[in-house]
Amino acid sequence: MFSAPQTDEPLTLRERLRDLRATLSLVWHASPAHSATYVLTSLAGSALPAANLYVGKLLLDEVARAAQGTVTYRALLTLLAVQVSLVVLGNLISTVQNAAQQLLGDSLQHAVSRRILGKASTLSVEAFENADTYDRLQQAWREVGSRPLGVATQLVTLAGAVVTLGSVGALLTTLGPWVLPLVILASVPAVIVSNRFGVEGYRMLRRQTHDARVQNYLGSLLTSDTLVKEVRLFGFEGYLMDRWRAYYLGFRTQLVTLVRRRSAWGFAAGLLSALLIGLASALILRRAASGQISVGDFSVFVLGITQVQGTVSSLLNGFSAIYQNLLYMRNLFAFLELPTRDLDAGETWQGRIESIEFRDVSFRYPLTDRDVLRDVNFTVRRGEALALVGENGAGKTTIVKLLTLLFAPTGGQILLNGQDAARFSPRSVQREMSIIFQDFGQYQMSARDNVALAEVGRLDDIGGVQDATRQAGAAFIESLPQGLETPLGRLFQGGRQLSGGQWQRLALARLYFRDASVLVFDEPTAALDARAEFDTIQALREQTHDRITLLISHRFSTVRLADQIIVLSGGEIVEAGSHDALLALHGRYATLYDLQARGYS
Ligand SMILES: Nc1ncnc2c1ncn2[C@@H]1O[C@H](COP(=O)(O)OP(=O)(O)OP(=O)(O)O)[C@@H](O)[C@H]1O
Repeated sequence: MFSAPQTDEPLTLRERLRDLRATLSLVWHASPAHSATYVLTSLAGSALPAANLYVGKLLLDEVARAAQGTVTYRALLTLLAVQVSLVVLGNLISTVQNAAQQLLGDSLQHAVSRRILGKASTLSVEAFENADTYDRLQQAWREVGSRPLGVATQLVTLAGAVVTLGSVGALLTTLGPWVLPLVILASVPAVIVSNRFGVEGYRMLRRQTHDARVQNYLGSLLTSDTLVKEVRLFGFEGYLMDRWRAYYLGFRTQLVTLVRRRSAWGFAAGLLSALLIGLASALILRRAASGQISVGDFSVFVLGITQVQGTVSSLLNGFSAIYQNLLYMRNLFAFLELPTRDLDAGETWQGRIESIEFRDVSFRYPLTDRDVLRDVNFTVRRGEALALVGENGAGKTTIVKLLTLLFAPTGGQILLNGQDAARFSPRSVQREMSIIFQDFGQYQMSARDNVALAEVGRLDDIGGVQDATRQAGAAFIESLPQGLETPLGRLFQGGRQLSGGQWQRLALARLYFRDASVLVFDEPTAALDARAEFDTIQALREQTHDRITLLISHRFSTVRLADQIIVLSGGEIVEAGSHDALLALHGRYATLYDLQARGYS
């Protein structure tokens, strides 16, 4: 039922480096000042552990010598002062570093979100109907807050770890050449295990993306305010819960397998590491027993082990974290690199649209193998109303998508005033069109916004909004507590919920608000009562005398008002003509009309 999730091909080193460069450039451009502060404070902070170890060692050795009476109190105090200064410096550095990281993270999240939203707003309607693109968009959007900053901080941590390891390692090397290699070796197994399972965990999540989206959707059905009535009445909560849980159980099985394997390997790695540290300690103690190292030296060894282990692990984990974050970034870049349809490409359409002609138009949705429209021919001129009728799935809405240039035909031509529509920029043509879709938007904004969104350049045109609401029979809006400024919908506090019919009238007002030469009504009266339908159609007739009107409706009382009626079946035109001519044909239209007329009587 659902398409397969994205495949995860491994990245080549070149691709990874390219993505790394692109990520760093993204981070840097998000906030150069905070990036620089973060890098400098991180590197400075990385040198502090070695300095602390060294001063601690000096202090311990001096204390030991003091026991023999060769050191003054003053000398000890001086060392203490140095140690305290290091602590204060460390605090200062980490305070600045944290602040810089937080602000950088915020700027970065904003910058990446803007790019994702910017991209999403240039993607074609087609792209949104593709499950793969939609998965990518969702994933990019979900992880925008953590991943890009993750790459940057991990990279800086990596550089810092090199500084720490170099400086602490130099101190440890003074205790014997084998100390550092043994301690480093002891840190490696645990890190390898954690890296390997980190990548596996990421792959698991990625494989689950698609199913997780389905699971989320099922959950959203149970928590939706608009669907609760239907869900309660039909009582399919249990079914939804079962399906939701089935997905969870699938994920759970995969997680259990992963956790079991990771735990077993983790335990083995810990054991190996303890053995190696034990060996290093025994060797140091042998030197201590023969009086070759001081108390201070021993403290460097004991504290140094923890430092080196922590650093090696953050070094190796850093690589794997960067790798994982880069997998995400690839996903983000792949989304940002998706081809977009430049809605402004082509000649700019000027003036009114006087005629629209479909010439042998065929259409097939991307990634499908069936033409949903075949050889569709019709012409409609200014002042005429064309109605499309046909059973569900006949292709009516698809014709609207083509006519409004949301999609391009896969065969044939659409001519506007006799010129090929493909020559013109879709946006410039769309400016001459206004539409009410079957699934029109119910924007959880003010009533005024709901109308004026049709032409955002005229958001303040209160008179225009009032005219449009009156034409659409939506004048009830003005009697709401805050008039046109009343917030609508129940998503946000203080919002006023409207009925289905009221929302539809508002959508009609939106259609009228735009001064367009083509008006498209896709099931405009579905949610309206008979009286409202009559008023709407009256208004429509007044409104449309000098425009092109396209009307999709299952109500013949509406359809019969059109000058030309096209009957579609299975993507083809089977009958066309005026209401009277089609009745006289005694064909499919006449049959459907009779059927509905009988239903009404
Ligand atoms: N995005 C899509 N991808 C693939 N096929 C689609 C898509 N949208 C619609 N279709 C298919 O195209 C055909 C025509 O659909 P269309 O929405 O144009 O029908 P319609 O006549 O408007 O139906 P209704 O009266 O139910 O609104 C249907 O078979 C439908 O399954």
